[in-house]
Amino acid sequence: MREFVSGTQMKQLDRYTIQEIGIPSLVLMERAARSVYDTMIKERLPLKKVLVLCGSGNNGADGVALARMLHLSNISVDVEILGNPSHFTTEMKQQIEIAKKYQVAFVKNKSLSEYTTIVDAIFGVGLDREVGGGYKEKIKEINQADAKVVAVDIPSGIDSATGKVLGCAVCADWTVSFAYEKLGTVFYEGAEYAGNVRVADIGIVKMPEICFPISTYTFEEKDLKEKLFRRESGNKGTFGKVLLIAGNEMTSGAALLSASSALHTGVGMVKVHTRKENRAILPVQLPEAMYCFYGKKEIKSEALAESLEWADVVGIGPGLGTNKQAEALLEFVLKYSKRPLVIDADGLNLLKSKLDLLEKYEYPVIMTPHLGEFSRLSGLSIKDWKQQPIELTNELAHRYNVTLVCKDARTVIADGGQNVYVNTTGNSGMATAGSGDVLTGILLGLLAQGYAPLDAAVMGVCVHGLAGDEAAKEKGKYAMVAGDLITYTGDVLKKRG
Ligand SMILES: NC(=O)C1=CN([C@@H]2O[C@H](COP(=O)(O)OP(=O)(O)OC[C@H]3O[C@@H](n4cnc5c(N)ncnc54)[C@H](OP(=O)(O)O)[C@@H]3O)[C@@H](O)[C@H]2O)[C@@H](O)CC1
Ligand SMILES: [K+]
Repeated sequence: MREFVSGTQMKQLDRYTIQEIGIPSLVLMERAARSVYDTMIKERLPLKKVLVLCGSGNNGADGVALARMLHLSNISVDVEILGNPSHFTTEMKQQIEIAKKYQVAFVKNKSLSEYTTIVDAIFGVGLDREVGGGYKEKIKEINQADAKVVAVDIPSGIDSATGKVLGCAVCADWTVSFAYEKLGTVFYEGAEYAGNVRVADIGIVKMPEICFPISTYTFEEKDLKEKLFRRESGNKGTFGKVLLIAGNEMTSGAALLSASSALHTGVGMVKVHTRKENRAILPVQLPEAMYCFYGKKEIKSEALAESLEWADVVGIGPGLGTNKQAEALLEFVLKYSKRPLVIDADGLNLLKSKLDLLEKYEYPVIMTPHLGEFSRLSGLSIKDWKQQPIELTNELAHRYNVTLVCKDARTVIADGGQNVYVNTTGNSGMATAGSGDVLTGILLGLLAQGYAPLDAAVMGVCVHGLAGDEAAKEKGKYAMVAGDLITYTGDVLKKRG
């Protein structure tokens, strides 16, 4: 599992390492500069003529130290300082003094066309406002130049906590991040601006976790390999029974995708409660599932109660609609189910008037809102979420005592505890109808096989993304559809299981 930090957290770690542990700031800086140098050599960047652009803070000081290293390796390098000298940090002043003694060349406003590689050491985690004026002009020039671009710690202009572009930002080919990858290059737009990201160990200590109220991780392919477990001796009862309440008269597709996806995730049995109108189509399309059909004005409470008792986990929402009947189904489930529950799509849209029942529900709940649904549930705007994705997801999860899978290009998963997860698998081809229904099925499948709710959520989102990546490889991001995600879910589990 990789851990990410915000700029504020990184500054705390820097301060702790320097002040409490006693590693001098210049020692950390030397290692930081060396790691950028190593990347430039290892990745064979064109080093015929290098320009290092520096701001007035310690990111700029890293840049000056790097320029000295390049110069001492006989690489032709110029340094341009953009920052105001009256704002130079102590380290910046020291680095300039050292570099001058080694006769490193300092230049002003030279055309960028003569450089083969440009190093962006303008702003690091100290960026605290919109970029404007001369900085903005210079960043635009960098982005138009033909040279390769290497960003020191984080591309200048990217908010280190959210990935937002603050006015304008450097578009890098490589970013060398110190100690931890910053959340700003995990979330979009920063993830696109960072290019290839390398994380370098520069000797920052891992502070005891209690110092951060929230720690942020990503769950990756190798973690999946460690976590996935399937008993060879099991029978269909061992691998769990899923009850899915889904599909309205015109939306059998959503029910089909969720049910099929649960079966392809390795669950033992799936039963679908759905409208009578789907009787002609669903059993033909998915004979492996069992079915219970209800008419227009009924919810078949007796059969539903029996199914709730039979199941190990319950899912409600995909294609369910938001009419009175759907509302009655949700109410019945929240009142009488005694099983872990996944609520998705229309289930979430109906939840606003059932929050009292949700609060009383004594069993684990996973909710999978996209940002619009998150906004309706929380009363916050999508813009609010984008400003504080980690904190707000965790807060809502805590408020309702649920595991929340907040779906976006970078899905955030939280259960109100100390660890929050940001998913880094998947791609834009997954922004297609039915993709969420498939995720619901995967989550139900994993929950039914006995994984704890937060584990099932982080594993499920990771599997869903990996299936999307395989689908994109085989079919392409334009052509792939939700059904492909189901096919490739099987492949993903086969390879990593
Ligand atoms: N020893 C250490 O701590 C280590 C730190 N390390 C490195 O230091 C970096 C952090 O350094 P930092 O804290 O000095 O902040 P940094 O990113 O250089 O920016 C601050 C400067 O930018 C300016 N500024 C900000 N926003 C602006 C805007 N919109 N428009 C214009 N100006 C703006 C701000 O100006 P001011 O507010 O003073 O006007 C100030 O001058 C970190 O990312 C890593 O690379 C590593 O070497 C490891 C050891
Ligand atoms: K930078």
